[in-house]
Amino acid sequence: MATFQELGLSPELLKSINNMGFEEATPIQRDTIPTALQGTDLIGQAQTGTGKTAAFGIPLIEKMDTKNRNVQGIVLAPTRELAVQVAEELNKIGQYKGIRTLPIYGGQSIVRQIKALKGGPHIIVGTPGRVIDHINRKTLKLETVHTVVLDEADEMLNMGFVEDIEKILENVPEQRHTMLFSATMPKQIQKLAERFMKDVLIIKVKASEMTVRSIEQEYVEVKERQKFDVLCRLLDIHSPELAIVFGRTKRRVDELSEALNKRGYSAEGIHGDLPQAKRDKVLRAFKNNTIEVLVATDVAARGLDISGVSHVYNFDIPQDPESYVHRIGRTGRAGKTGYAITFITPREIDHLYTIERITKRKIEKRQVPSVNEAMEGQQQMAVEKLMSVLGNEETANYKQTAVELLEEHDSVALVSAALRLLTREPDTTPVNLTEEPPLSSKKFQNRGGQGRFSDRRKPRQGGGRDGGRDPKRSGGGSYRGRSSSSRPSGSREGGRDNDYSYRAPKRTREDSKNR
Ligand SMILES: Nc1ncnc2c1ncn2[C@@H]1O[C@H](COP(=O)(O)OP(=O)(O)OP(=O)(O)O)[C@@H](O)[C@H]1O
Ligand SMILES: [Mg+2]
Repeated sequence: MATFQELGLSPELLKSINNMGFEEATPIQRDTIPTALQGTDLIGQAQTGTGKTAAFGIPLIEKMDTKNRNVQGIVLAPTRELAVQVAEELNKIGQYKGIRTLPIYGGQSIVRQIKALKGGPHIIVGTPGRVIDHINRKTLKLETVHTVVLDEADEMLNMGFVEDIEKILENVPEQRHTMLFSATMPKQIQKLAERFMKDVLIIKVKASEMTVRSIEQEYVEVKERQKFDVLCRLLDIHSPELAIVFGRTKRRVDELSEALNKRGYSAEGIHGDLPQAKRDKVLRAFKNNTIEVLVATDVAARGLDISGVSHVYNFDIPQDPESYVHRIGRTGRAGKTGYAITFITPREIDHLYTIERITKRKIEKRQVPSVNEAMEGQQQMAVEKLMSVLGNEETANYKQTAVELLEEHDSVALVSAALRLLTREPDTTPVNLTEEPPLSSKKFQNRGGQGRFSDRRKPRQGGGRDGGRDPKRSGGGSYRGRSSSSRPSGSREGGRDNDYSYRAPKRTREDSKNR
């Protein structure tokens, strides 16, 4: 561990970092900050939740010239929510130096963004689609940018984004400082990345496993039709503080959140087809603990840092090992513990072995939980509720009644009745859930095929696409038309190459857009 003082930061930054409650630099921060301050191009790779944002954010802010009112730095992120989150963190880091960061992303009023851009932010954090939109409208000029960061770099350089990134980088002077960060960096993507950089230094925080130790990882083998009951039982057993349930498609997410509500859980879904206002509302409610379960597609898999997420449920197996790493990394962050469980249908077991091989970590098998276990879990919760009242709350007004009751009834019978009242008993309300076929590489080839890959060379028609995740283009709607006509409503989100042996996932623009 190193202190931030040892990293040679300015007093303004040390003050902000102190305010943020960071005492020591994390390994990726210790290893990258000094190098980044010298302007060396680098790829930073470290496990999820280990502080990569500040690892690029601190040197980025340190390099900003307060007096210069032009945009000097740009950070690109794959989703709108992540862009907002990164901008928030940069604003905290830059608070005392007076460095202002503006997020720009699709789904938000472009007029408002244009106005905000005129206010002279030093740094922009954007999703690629919206950044290109502003470049095309000439409302964002990047000639004065000297530092570029790609957060979730492997995702950004996937098929769905690479052309956008190329286009954005064409607008930035060649004499620039480029930094790439991610918890995963498949070899092929790394090679591609190096094309955008000069004398690149690769800084990898050494770890025997790709995922952090503090996340307990399990899987459960379960038939497709049993998945939902198993999920409910597990939720009853775990009583998570906050949980994220990942589903494969948008339809899946919609159906799952509805089904969970029917069974009495407070759940909401988030995916790329929802209006931005709804996405914001759901995420806010989740952060405020107004809802306990966030049901999400991979749109929420990367980068999001929400404290209190204690459990991750992969209701559908992720499309590749990278997605697995990022999804489960929404828990167990900043040294906290977490728990992740993956549902595997019998025909998907090989995919699990591949995930284990690539992440170099054994995933323990868990038995299918029984109704009794769920019942016990809920009873335990009831006991905890009772005990917390017993220890902390005034009960004097209830004593007289209690004495009278005890005179007439058996004490065990009385407590049992009280517990029954407090216990949420397993609910079997019928729900509607369309069955999802098992994940197989063959099927992907049949469904996708060459046609979709060849689409990616088509020139952009009008702006408005937001970071490859936004189905609502403000111009050139052909993209959407093609997408909705060629794919069923339950089409896979972010459908990568489903063959797990394939390390550098190929993805079409259309695929990434569909989360
Ligand atoms: N030096 C530090 N000391 C304490 N907490 C820190 C430190 N650096 C970062 N954090 C906190 O750790 C959490 C995770 O950080 P961050 O989101 O940057 O992780 P990440 O490595 O980018 O993860 P991911 O790969 O999921 O994007 C955040 O809440 C952040 O505020
Ligand atoms: Mg991050």
